[in-house]
Amino acid sequence: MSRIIKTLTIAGSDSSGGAGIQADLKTFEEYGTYGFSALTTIVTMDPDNGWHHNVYPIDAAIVAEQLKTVFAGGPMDAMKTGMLGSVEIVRVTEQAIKGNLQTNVVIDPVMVCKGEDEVLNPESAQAIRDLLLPLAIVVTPNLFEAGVLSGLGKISSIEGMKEAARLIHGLGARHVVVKGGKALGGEQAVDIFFDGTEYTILQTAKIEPAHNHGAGCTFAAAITGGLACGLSVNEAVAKAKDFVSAAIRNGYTFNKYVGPVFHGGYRLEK
Ligand SMILES: Nc1ncnc2c1ncn2[C@@H]1O[C@H](COP(=O)(O)OP(=O)(O)O)[C@@H](O)[C@H]1O
Ligand SMILES: Cc1ncc(COP(=O)(O)O)c(C=O)c1O
Repeated sequence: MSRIIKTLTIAGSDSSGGAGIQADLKTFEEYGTYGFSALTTIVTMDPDNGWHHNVYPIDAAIVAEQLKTVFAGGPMDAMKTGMLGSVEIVRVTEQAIKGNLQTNVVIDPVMVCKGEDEVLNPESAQAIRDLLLPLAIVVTPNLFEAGVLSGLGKISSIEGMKEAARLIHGLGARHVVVKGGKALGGEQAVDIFFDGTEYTILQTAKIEPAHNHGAGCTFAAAITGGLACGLSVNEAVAKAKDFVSAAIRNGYTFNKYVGPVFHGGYRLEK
């Protein structure tokens, strides 16, 4: 057997299976890599209360213990972060990345769940900006997160996305993908990729119905899988866009509140 390719997610649990650590591990598997995980939060969604999300962060010391286990065999080929849940967990994540000389770090700066419109925890958003962006080979904010990280607030145009990407690059991330997704009006699902010099527009026709619960996590996990397999950043991002589009096309209606992606969609379409 050829060498095992190791990927890691530091993220929350979405018991409904579409997003979070579940999305990441399924995506890592689709890329033929061996997934590791450190759980940061547990998220539940309440069908008796309009699918309201409750977020339960895990003690940061337990996250640190999980990371000690994870890195006991050396660094990963690539890793990502998702929902981190508290400033202490952001710090533990920063220390694990630095202490283990981990490269190929993809930061998905999760601040909101789809359908919920408040920043989960403003202090952790600031900690992600200050402590994790400087370690990122790629950061993947959605429109809302790009507004918070860049300080621009509400973004509603391609020009605004480009400006945010430039500002976020200035915070230390080596490459930035600002995801327009369904939050940007129009017929196309447009993302802006910025490498510090050039902007590349990644776009596909918007898929309807938009079974996109977990799309952001899946996209970042696919970039991570691509990097772990030796793709360049440009190649990994382009393939991830195809991967997530296929995942949305093959998504399904779980209940009246949510339609998750299917992480195996890319394989089905091949
Ligand atoms: N309805 C859709 N059709 C096609 N692509 C979509 C759709 N919704 C989201 N995407 C794409 O899925 C990826 C994740 O974006 P988004 O859903 O905005 O992220 P997040 O889950 O972090 O809010 C992006 O590449 C985005 O353009
Ligand atoms: C644990 C967890 N991480 C991340 C997310 C964000 O999901 P998405 O990829 O749809 O933005 C969610 C949303 O429910 C979640 O529960």
